[in-house]
Amino acid sequence: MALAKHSRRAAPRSAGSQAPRSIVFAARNVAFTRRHAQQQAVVALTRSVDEEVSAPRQERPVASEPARVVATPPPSANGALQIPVEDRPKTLRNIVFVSSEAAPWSKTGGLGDVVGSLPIALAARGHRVMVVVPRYADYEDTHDTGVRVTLLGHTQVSYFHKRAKGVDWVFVDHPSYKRPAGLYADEHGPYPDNQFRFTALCLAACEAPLNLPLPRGDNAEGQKELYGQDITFVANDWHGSLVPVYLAGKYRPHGVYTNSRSILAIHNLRHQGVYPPHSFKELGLPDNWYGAVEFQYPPHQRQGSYAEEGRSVNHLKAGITTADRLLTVSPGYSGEIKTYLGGWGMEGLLASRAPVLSGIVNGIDMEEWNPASDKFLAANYSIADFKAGKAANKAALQKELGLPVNPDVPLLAFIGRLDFQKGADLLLQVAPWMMSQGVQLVCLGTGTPDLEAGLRWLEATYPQQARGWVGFNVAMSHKMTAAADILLMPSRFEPCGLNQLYAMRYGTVPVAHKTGGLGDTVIDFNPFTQPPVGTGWTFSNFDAGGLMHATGLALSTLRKHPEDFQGIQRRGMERDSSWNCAAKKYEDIFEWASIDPPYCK
Ligand SMILES: Nc1ncnc2c1ncn2[C@@H]1O[C@H](COP(=O)(O)OP(=O)(O)O[C@H]2O[C@H](CO)[C@@H](O)[C@H](O)[C@H]2O)[C@@H](O)[C@H]1O
Repeated sequence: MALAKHSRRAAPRSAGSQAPRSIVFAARNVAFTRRHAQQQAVVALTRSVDEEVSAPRQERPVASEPARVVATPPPSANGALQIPVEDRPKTLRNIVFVSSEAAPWSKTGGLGDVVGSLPIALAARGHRVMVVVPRYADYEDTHDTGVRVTLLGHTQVSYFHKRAKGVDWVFVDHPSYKRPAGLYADEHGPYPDNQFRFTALCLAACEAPLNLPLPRGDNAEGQKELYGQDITFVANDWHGSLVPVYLAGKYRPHGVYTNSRSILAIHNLRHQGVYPPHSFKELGLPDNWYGAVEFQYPPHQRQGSYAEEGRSVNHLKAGITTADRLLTVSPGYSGEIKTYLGGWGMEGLLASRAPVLSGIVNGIDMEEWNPASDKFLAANYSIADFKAGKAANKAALQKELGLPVNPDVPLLAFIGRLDFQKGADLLLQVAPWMMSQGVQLVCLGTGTPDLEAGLRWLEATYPQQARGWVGFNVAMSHKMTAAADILLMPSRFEPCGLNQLYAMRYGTVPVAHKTGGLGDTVIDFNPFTQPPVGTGWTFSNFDAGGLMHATGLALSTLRKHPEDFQGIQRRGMERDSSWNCAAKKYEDIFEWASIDPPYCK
């Protein structure tokens, strides 16, 4: 593993002993079945890692061989994907996703992409799937279900609904969700009521299957049915982390949801939802559940006004200690978060739950990210004609951004949040060297003021070679992905990463730090095998030398061995990144969760 040692926010240490007694009993009772599940998990993890590594070896990217076209199931008239009945799972489930984002309605990053597409893939496989997200705006085509529920004894929420692509999209309405600025913060920082907003989301999600009659199938006039109590919840990140706690502490003691299971999907461990200990009384949990949500920071990490003893209410920690199974978005990241360097203080807890911790690489929306039909591109193309198609997009982007239009200049791109995680600071450090190599560099992102200023500096200093677009622009991200020869992803850590998957689908070669999902998905080019293998280049040392070395290899291959470079592009385009592939692995996790009794009874 190659993780850069990072400076930490206050980061907690193990608090396993604080788990409620019921957890300990449950843990003993299920020891056998969990061992069984662990064996399954090991097999599955080995399989998924092997698949990642061996895929390019099985392919034969010889120029004369016809290209393998990744089969995306054609959508039906209503936009839902169709999976043949014989390929569907034997056990069909009622699945409820709980998330703070779902594209296209709300998205600040990859979480929105994932929750906007994985449920569709699961619905296509026959499951009944609901996604519960906040109603941040008056979304078109959604209707008020008329259902009102009172939470915490004082807060009324209502539910809006839209059926699309086989999924029930449910928007929780409360005045606190609609804000003129961002989803989570404005220019003054995170909203002070974020804890309340996402606590209410979790409670509303627990109430939805019990109170919200929804039509089965696409006929809005058809018979309406509740989802009921036999639910597999997929809680995403800290915003959904209280779902497993409520199931165990609030519902099961009253005989509700006794047969439900919860999966906590961790997309980014860095954000944990940390609040003062006195906020516990606002969560509506019985007093004896305080231990499940408290996290006590070690002395050297205590900071802030409520941290004299290092005590805090930590939502993600609460989910980690109570969910039936834990999931991260790549096998590599599932290993890293059990270590000091990648655990952000949760490593002890996560290691203690290693038997139920798995990693599944994200898929991508193969419709939205399809160079053959992408509406943002100057020219559509496929694997059969990618050379000409990419050249046309490159010329169009160079023209649009006011760069010299030259097909022979390597075009490098960076797309992502400008923050500590994505390594834009390393990119800026190496930028002068890159410029000396005679390349063009285009960057797109928003984030911290210093890094945004860095992009402006880059453009001002190298007006003939560099562009730094400060902003969030989906169209531009598609254009850059299609136009670039090389996509740079110098992330310090990366739970999965989607941009490298988009890049490969568009015949753009990733150069990435070998961390988390980047290490799992970008296979290093090796010209010495017959036939050559690899879909890009990675570097293990997170420093300027590492990035320069990998970029240098990519540039010299592009310039001196164009046929090898095209082989790399072709292998990337052939990679099956469809959600159907990942959805099957999610079904395994659901199955293992259902074999074991609830972790917290
Ligand atoms: N300025 C901009 N303009 C337009 N589009 C922009 C943009 N900046 C970012 N994006 C888009 O936002 C998405 C970001 O995807 P990432 O995988 O990098 O996610 P992120 O780090 O937010 O999420 C976390 O969750 C995801 C999903 O699990 C993990 O892949 C990831 O590793 C983890 O950190 C991509 O679709 C990207 O194109």
